[in-house]
Amino acid sequence: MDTQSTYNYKVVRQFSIMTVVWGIVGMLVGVIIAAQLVWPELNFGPWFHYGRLRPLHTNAVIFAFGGCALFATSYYVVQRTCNVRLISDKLAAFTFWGWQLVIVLAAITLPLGITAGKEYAELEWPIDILITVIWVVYAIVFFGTLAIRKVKHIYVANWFYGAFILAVALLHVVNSLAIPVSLTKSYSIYAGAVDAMVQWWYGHNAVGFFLTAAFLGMMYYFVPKQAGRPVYSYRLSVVHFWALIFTYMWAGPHHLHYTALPDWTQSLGMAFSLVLLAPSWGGMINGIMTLSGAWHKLRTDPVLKFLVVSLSFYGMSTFEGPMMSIKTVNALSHYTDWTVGHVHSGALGWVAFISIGSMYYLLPRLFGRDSMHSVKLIEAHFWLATVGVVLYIASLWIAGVMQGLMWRALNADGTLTYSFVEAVKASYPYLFVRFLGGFLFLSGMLLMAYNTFRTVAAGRPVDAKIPAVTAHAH
Ligand code: HEM
Ligand code: HEM
Ligand SMILES: [Cu+2]
Repeated sequence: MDTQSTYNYKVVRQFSIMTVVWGIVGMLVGVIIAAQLVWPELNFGPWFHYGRLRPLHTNAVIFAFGGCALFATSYYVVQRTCNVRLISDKLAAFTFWGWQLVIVLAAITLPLGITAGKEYAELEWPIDILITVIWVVYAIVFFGTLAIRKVKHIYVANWFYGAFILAVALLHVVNSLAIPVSLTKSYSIYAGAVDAMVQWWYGHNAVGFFLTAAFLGMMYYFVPKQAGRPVYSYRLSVVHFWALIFTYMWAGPHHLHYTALPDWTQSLGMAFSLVLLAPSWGGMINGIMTLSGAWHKLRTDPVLKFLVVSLSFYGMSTFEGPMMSIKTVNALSHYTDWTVGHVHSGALGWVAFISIGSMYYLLPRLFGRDSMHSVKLIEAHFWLATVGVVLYIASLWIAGVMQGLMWRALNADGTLTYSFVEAVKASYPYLFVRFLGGFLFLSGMLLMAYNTFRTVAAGRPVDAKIPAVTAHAH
């Protein structure tokens, strides 16, 4: 078939399948490290130790699972909303194979203990350079496709994906600047408090642009599609887009309260974090209100449930975040499991839920089917995931506040009431419940893998035709 008359779904199919695969791998490692915190005897050798598996978990879930979901959906959305095929099949294929290579290199080097030591930027300099090359090619494919679009208007989902691609390029290059001393070892060009500041400017904006802006792009396409309703307010989407990307950039110091960072930067970070509630909720409200007139669909459509519940978790974690950035609240929450709970209310509740919902929308369309093999299994997945994430975050709220209170409890004579190990021992039951929640979440992913396998096996790869009419393309 003449490829110019169809969309390039091949690369979307590849990234979608790998989203499911890496989701399972990354979450399995999550369940393993959750178990290691409950049963320390599960730490084997240096390479299967918690300290090395934890960065493997974060890299696998954020960059492999989340990353593949974003490549898949951004390539799908930019084609569908621009009414043109990707500008280059070869470059798109390069991003797929390149990204998989990065993931494999991460899976090898991190357990070996090869690390730059910066959170969410652990990979050593040769892999960092490879990431930069792939990212530049990704930008060429995405923006190149926008440039040759057949629809005058640029649909809002593309702004979010575009902001994500530009911001991540900037974050990655600036934070990874380092002086190599060997193939597997380098030192950051920054030192002391400046290094910490750059690192958390990066870390916080990785949350803001990788785990938030990009997934808002996903929301702006898949929620209206699955609900069969237009976006609630186009004006709101413009306002909260600019407010969100501007505000996120300044909130990073909330990761460094009460450190050697100048005090005024901490206050600035706190102030911007509080402001950040508004644009975050702007997006959440815009997504949820898109269901006006379609609420009844929630009763029967588990795909829509995934998409809408993701927005409730997005709203929840972006309320919790500003609260935790208040210095006096952070004095309690910092270093405790409350932070880890907050992370997963965003990472599981928001990022994983919206990705799963979007994949259930995409997969049948990519393989010429009307729907997934089993809608009942999607429903079961939804409940396993929901119960899982609620167990995860509720147990860590309790554990976190308990740890914070135990660490600061004082006797009348000013000595500490509890030793550190007493707080650790008191945490075990909650860490077990977190393990259980994670296990349930992972079980849901296994149902998804089976459902995906059956859907793919019964279908065949289909590349949709590009419609001749250009008005109202998406
Ligand atoms: C308005 C939005 C948000 C604000 C103001 C915010 C604020 C915060 C604060 C104050 C911390 C604790 C820092 C510490 O004590 O160490 C934190 C940690 C974190 N948050 Fe958020 N948060 C927001 C939304 C989110 C979302 C939606 C996600 C995930 C999708 C997320 C992911 C994380 C991660 C990964 C960390 C832990 C970083 C680390 O120490 O490794 N946050 N956030
Ligand atoms: C079955 C699902 C999952 C389980 C059981 C799980 C478990 C864990 C555990 C045990 C930790 C270490 C916490 C600690 O240091 O005390 C962790 C950290 C983390 N996980 Fe997960 N996880 C899961 C899914 C995810 C997903 C889907 C994402 C992102 C999209 C994610 C992102 C993170 C991040 C960013 C951290 C570092 C948190 C911090 O530094 O505060 N996790 N996870
Ligand atoms: Cu932050």
